[in-house]
Amino acid sequence: MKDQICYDDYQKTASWLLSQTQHRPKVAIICGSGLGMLADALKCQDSFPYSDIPGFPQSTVQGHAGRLVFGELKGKTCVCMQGRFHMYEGHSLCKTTFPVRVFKLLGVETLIVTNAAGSLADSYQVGDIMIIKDHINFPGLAGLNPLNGPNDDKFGPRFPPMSGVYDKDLRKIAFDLCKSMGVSQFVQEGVYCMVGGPNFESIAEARLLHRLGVDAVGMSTAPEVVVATHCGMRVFGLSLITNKVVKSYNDTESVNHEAVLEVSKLRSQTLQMLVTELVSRMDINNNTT
Ligand SMILES: O=P(O)(O)O[C@H]1O[C@H](CO)[C@@H](O)[C@H]1O
Ligand code: HPA
Repeated sequence: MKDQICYDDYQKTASWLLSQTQHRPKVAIICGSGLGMLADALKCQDSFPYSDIPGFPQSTVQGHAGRLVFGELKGKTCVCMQGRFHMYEGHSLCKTTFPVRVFKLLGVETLIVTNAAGSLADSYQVGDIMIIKDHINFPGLAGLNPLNGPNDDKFGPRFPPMSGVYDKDLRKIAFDLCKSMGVSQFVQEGVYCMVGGPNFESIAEARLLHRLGVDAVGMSTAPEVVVATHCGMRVFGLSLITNKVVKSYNDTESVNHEAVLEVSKLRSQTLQMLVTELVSRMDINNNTT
């Protein structure tokens, strides 16, 4: 896939998908590492391996199946990415966010992002679910932004605001749902920070992030949210805390991807229920043709 992607490229992929499925999703869900089971709750599925979808990049990371699944969650039509693309895989940022603009052209209005993340906040525990309140896009601050290059006005403005992008109403609904599900004791709300990866943080880097007020760190999500916000989508995000980031030189533990995937499994059912109930409460005009 070439690096410069133009409107026609997104349109071609969207048209192909529309010709292959009757589903017309209003909600898109991006599954984080080990969280692909979120798609299992979809009814009346049509699914497409990324390798079959014209123009789609390919997943290369363990725990990211590489499949696009259309279906219904409690009668609401959704499309779910079982596997996302990361900058460290060697994709350009406009490739990692390619699906988001395709979703826009499919008619998606709300993007739900999920990820596995390490915690910096002292009060967080492994297995906590963090409702994302805001993000720090470290690569973005350093000039690595998926919106770099000529702006396409068909998608959005040259200088999009990024304040208040994680929808307040959806966050409130999610909190209330967690209470009624009896899981609020392990639900947090906080700031996610994207770093480039693929290495996990050094202790000095972890301490820096902690001092900056970061609650959870990962290697994804922010570029997808930037592109979704640019094209006017509503955004909701969840981080599953899969590990505590090592911040002390006395700490002998270290993190690895297998441990991240293990913890993802632990909370998979709760996350699936939360996302399903959240979607069912969304104010969506469902056109099914
Ligand atoms: O952000 P997701 O895709 O959930 O994956 C997270 O898990 C991987 C590290 O274990 C990294 O890719 C990190 O970003
Ligand atoms: O500790 C982490 N750091 C960065 N990315 C991650 N993804 C899961 N855990 C982590």
